[in-house]
Amino acid sequence: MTTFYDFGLQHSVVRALGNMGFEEATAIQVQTIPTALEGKDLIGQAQTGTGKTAAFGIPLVERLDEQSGNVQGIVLTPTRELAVQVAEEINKIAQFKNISALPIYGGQDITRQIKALKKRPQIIVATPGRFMDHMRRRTIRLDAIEIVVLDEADEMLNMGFIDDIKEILQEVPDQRQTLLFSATMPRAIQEIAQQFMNEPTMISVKAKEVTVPNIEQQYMEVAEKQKFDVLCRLLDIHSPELAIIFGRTKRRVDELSEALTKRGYGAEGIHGDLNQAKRDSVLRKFKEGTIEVLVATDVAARGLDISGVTHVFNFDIPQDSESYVHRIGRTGRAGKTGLAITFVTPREIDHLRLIERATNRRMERRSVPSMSEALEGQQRMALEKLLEASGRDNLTAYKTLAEQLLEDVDSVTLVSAALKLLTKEPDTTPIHLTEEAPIRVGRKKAPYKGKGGQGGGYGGGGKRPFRPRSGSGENRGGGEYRPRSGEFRPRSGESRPRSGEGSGRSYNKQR
Ligand SMILES: Nc1ncnc2c1ncn2[C@@H]1O[C@H](COP(=O)(O)OP(=O)(O)OP(=O)(O)O)[C@@H](O)[C@H]1O
Ligand SMILES: [Mg+2]
Repeated sequence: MTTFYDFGLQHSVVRALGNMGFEEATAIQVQTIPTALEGKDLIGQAQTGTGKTAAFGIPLVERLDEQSGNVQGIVLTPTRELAVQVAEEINKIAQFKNISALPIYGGQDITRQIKALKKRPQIIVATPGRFMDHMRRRTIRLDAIEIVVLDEADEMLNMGFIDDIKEILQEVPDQRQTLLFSATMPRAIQEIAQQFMNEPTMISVKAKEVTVPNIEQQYMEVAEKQKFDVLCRLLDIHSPELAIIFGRTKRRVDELSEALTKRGYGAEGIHGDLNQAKRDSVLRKFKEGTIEVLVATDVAARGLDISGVTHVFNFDIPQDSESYVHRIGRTGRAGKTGLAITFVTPREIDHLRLIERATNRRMERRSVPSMSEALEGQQRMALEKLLEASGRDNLTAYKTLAEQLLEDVDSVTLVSAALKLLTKEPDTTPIHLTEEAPIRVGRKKAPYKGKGGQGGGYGGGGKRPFRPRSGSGENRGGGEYRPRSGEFRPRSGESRPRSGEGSGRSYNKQR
């Protein structure tokens, strides 16, 4: 067991980690923190939910100079929500130091950001596009930057941020330290590593499987038309504390969240076409438990750390194994257990096998639950509620009433009636969802045309050029939608919020 004292960290940092409830360092932290503290470049790969954020957050906070108000560290993340989350975690680690991290992302008022920058945060956590905006406006000074972190680097490449990242890395001082982290490392990362990193140490936590063992993985063969009823039954049976349901497209997410609401579930959707205020409010409600179901595109697949997510449902099978790994990794984090259930239509079975092969783990086949199982699940919930209330609540005010009732009706009938009232019986309100075409192995997709029909592409604009991807060795369908590969270069001083930033752009993902 390695404690945080063993790294020789400042007392203020160890104390903060203690406050956060971190007692032992995780495997990736044990392996990367000493190297990072020496100022060396490194590539860190470890499974989802195993503490990669602190693996770079701790060295950042430890090494940066609190006496100076210059920006000394930057962290780039693929999505806005992740930027906010990472900045929060770094600020927790820095709670007893005079160091602060500021999240900066597209869709947020730039003048507000400029104001916040004037408070001189030492660390900026940003999505690449917005960081570029500030770089060009010279509202962020780069000359004191000592550490650059690329979190979810592979995803930033998938999303077409490669040119932005290259440009950022070219502009920051050569003497910096570069750290790169993700749960998955496709080959394209090597190019970045070779070009922009200084003899990086490759640290990959040895694990037979890419996924953590504490996520139970199941799949169900379900016809497209039956998916929704099956999903509702599963929600009734499992009564998840919090569940994330991944759908393939934005349209899918909209339709699904609406349909779930119609059937009485507390659900909302999140995807890249929603404005930032909406994205923020949906995520906040989910974290607070105001809604228990988050319906999402892959925009929520990466890095998000929400405690209480007990279930992940792949309503539509993910496009590739990386997406699968990250999606199901939203549960089973920090040693907790979780259940991931993937729906597969009969024609997609081969695709599921490919994912299994890539992750080196079989999903357990489960049969589709029946309506009566769903009812039983809800009855069990009602029973639990009743039992809990009888043990916890002060019932004095009800006892006289109960005694009076029991004079007329027998106790079994009464309790049965109470249970019936408490049971949310399976709802069969008719629902129509637009069908999604199955994913077929070996099929090349037509290039993305940027129409909104499939849920829209980049910020709804859809005018950006399609370029084939260049041999990354990844199975993403042979092409990639690249939003800003040079064609959009605002003059310095020009203000243009990129509404679609961080919203996902692989044409075949269309989040
Ligand atoms: N040493 C530790 N002890 C206890 N909890 C920890 C420790 N390190 C990190 N955590 C917690 O574990 C959770 C997952 O960490 P984190 O989000 O950094 O995972 P990750 O490896 O980046 O996952 P992903 O690949 O999904 O981004 C967080 O809630 C974090 O606060
Ligand atoms: Mg992470």
